[in-house]
Amino acid sequence: MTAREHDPARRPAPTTGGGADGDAVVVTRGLTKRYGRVTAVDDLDLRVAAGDRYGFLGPNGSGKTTTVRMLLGLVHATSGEIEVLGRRVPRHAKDVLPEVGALVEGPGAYPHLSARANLRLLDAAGPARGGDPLAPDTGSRRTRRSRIEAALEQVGLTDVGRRPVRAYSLGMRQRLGLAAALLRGPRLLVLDEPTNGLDPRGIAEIRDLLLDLNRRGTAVFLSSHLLAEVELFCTRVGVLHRGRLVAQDDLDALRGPTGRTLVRVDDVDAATRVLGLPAARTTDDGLLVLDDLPVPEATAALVRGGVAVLEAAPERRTLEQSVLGLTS
Ligand SMILES: Nc1ncnc2c1ncn2[C@@H]1O[C@H](COP(=O)(O)OP(=O)(O)OP(=O)(O)O)[C@@H](O)[C@H]1O
Repeated sequence: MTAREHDPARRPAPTTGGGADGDAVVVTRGLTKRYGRVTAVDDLDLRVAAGDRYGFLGPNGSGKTTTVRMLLGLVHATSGEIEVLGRRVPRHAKDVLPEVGALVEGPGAYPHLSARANLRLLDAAGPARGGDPLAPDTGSRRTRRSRIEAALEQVGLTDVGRRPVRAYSLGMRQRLGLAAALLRGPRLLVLDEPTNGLDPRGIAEIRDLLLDLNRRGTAVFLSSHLLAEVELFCTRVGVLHRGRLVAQDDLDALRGPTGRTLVRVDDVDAATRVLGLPAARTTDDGLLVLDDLPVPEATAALVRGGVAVLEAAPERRTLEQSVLGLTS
């Protein structure tokens, strides 16, 4: 990544990776939303390619939810353009949205009904695949039932039986919201804080489910303020700060090298002497930190000096370091 992309005052450089706009599932150009004097989203150029697991990161109030709502045609932009699955939104939202599974802030459900009954209603109310509500392909009763069972199974809600949704934990409601998003086998999932309310095991299960869907071709746009979640799941990251996109790049590029080398040796004192360092500097887990000495040179010098090298790698920034640098 270039230094330019890290400068919050400037627009990120044209995005790399993911190919031409032809295979993009989300593109925005100059997308802006103002609420009175508040600019919630400011001149956003997003690009999400088919196959991406895109993490949309930003602190509270940075404009993530407003952006997600605009992508789904729920909020109208003040200016700028949006394309979802190659079609303009909101103009063609009716055609596009049946192929998009969405989970936005607190899934709505009828509290007195079970998960299954809620999905049945949603399934019956939703448009057919392909966006034509009159098309005869919503399926037979059996098809509908198996679609609902498959969605429940995918999110681990098969066994909740007839219990009403009001008796569910927040995590279970979140799973139900996901099941609703999965109902129609979407090409794109747009998820706003999908692991809200889930415990660590639930978070891992949802991550595995999303990875599996992504492997089978569903692009995932995941908005989150949880860096660890994004770091474990996403391939590309967009970072929002005060409504502006301050970085958009592959995860690996955002976790770029710091320029330092980390080595694990059998004898730190001997290594310090061999390299002529004034003092040993080590990480919490005992790796020796070397400034300005790349891995090949460091390894060669240590081995020449009779020090066994057990591990050697360039140090990389964590996503947290990068994002905090961009948003503070
Ligand atoms: N309907 C609205 N009316 C007025 N201001 C709004 C409205 N919705 C959002 N905002 C403002 O727009 C800005 C961005 O809000 P948004 O909810 O999109 O951020 P966010 O990144 O999703 O935050 P969080 O992580 O807390 O959900 C905030 O300053 C917010 O107060």
